[in-house]
Amino acid sequence: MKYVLEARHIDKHFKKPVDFHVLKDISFTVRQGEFATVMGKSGSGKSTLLYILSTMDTDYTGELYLNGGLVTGKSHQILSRIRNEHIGFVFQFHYLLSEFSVLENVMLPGKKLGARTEEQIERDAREKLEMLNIGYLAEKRASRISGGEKQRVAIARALINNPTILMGDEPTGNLDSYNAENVLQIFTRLKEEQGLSLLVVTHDLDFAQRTDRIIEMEDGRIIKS
Ligand SMILES: Nc1ncnc2c1ncn2[C@@H]1O[C@H](COP(=O)(O)OP(=O)(O)OP(=O)(O)O)[C@@H](O)[C@H]1O
Repeated sequence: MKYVLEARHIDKHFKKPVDFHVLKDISFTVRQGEFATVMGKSGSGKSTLLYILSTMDTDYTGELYLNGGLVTGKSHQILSRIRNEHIGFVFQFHYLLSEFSVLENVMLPGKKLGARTEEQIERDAREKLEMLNIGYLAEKRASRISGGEKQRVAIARALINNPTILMGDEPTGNLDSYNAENVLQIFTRLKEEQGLSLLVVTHDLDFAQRTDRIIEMEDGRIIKS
């Protein structure tokens, strides 16, 4: 069985202003092609966990494996490369650079990876936009498109380096029901057609119920998965 992500006994304390045990012995796996959601009350530790799983926070105990390789303890430089190569990230807010075109926004993480020529990255970026039915937006300025379109552009940007796992922190939290449905359908298609793995934090039960699996958190623990 190939695990794209494996968390083993992840534990974390926030030490200031007082000691707070935010994550307690978190262990779970995500298989290739699996679409999993993380749910739980506000403050249960979902974002803190996702921050660790996406390798951005290194202040924890336990082990994290991505694509079978141990990630815990690696240098910031190596983690940055692992993130660029393996993880796509979609947030509640799109974080597009408003003065840049849609195409330039999607190309940026490709340039950071440095594995393809600029022409290849542009071709790939246009292909991702086409795949999400927004090829016609390529030359538009990111500030001039709608909220739903921005989130689809953010998804295209997250896919530009062909990640093995797409992580989302409330990716539909800022969208109306039409655009939220659209994002869910895109994620489902990416899983079915490309075998992409997805791990998405959401408050939306309807959304979560239409994925493969709900990982439920309470008070820093996984209580159901
Ligand atoms: N830097 C920090 N220092 C101390 N406590 C923190 C810090 N960041 C978060 N916390 C606390 O850790 C707990 C978990 O926060 P986290 O953001 O992971 O929860 P969440 O489940 O994602 O919540 P929400 O659904 O509201 O986004 C909360 O009680 C929060 O107040």
